[in-house]
Amino acid sequence: MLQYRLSVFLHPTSLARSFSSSIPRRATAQFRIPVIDFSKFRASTSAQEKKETADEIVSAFKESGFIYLSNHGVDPQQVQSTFKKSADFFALPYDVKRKLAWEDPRSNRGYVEIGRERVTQSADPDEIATLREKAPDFKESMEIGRDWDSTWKNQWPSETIAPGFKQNMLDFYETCHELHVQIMRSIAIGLDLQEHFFDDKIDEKCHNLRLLSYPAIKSTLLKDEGQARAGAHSDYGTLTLLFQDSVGGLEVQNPQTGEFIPATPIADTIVVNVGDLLARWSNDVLRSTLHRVVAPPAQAISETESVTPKRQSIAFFCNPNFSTEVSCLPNCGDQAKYPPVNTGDYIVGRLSVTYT
Ligand SMILES: O=C(O)CCC(=O)C(=O)O
Ligand SMILES: [Fe+2]
Repeated sequence: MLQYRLSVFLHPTSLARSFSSSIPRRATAQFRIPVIDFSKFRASTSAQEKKETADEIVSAFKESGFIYLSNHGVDPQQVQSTFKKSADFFALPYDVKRKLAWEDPRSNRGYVEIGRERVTQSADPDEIATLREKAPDFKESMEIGRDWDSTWKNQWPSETIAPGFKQNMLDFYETCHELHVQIMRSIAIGLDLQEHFFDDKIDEKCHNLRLLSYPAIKSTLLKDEGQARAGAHSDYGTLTLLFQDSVGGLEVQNPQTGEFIPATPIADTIVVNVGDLLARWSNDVLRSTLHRVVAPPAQAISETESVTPKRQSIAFFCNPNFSTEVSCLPNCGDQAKYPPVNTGDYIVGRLSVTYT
């Protein structure tokens, strides 16, 4: 992974502070994706010290719903090898990948070719179908779920075709699950709940590891109305852990102004954002924020044409246990805004309208 290093603690807009001290104050104050150092939280036995980090995380999730997490404890070599195995997988012939095709939202496992998904905020299946036809997301993905499910099986490529792929992804899945537990503990503390409040509600690893590949594309094709690498959407679960390469293109919407702000890659950090179920669990105290992937600065290939470079990212979508009932948490207002919902029903419902 070639990411450029930025020594900033706050990442307010497309321009990091260290790049420019001339950003108007108002512009930077409005919307921030802070870089939060997780090392103390992980190492400390002092409740006070843990609370300081927890408060930082919860206050960022209340404001923007997005943070960059640094010193998160995930070995950079593991991240790098996951990116490499992912790139090798997407480089396989289409005929090989096609045999591993994603088939069912209840399974949510397998290879998704370009054009099959159109992420959007709409809940109307007809509207989504129209959007998908007009402007499908320009990406392919490989979806991996927990491997021991009795009903749904992961669509692994064979060892001969993709040596080490399966073991790498299983190990990475575990690593991300453990980080999810840690961050949820910090959220519990930040919401003045007992530190282990979420533990038994998120221990069945009902997550989804998504390897993403955005192929290089002529920039003109991304300029059409509504067309993006991934359309504006929010995520469905508790938290998303997003690992991105150095290309850029992820943008996050400032809910106050509607403006999309680049979430520029910062080396060795993980972008962590709140999903819809956690927002709902917290009665909207924590914010699930719209985001999208657009073209980063293009490279010219001729006098008249330019090409948007390929991009890779890895999203780990964390969920509560599918049996967990999500209903308004303590300390999140007197009046519940939403009726209780079963996690499995909710996630499968959201997935079934976004795919073709
Ligand atoms: O590729 C990215 O940076 C973001 C992907 C994303 O938001 C998603 O798959 O939900
Ligand atoms: Fe997303």
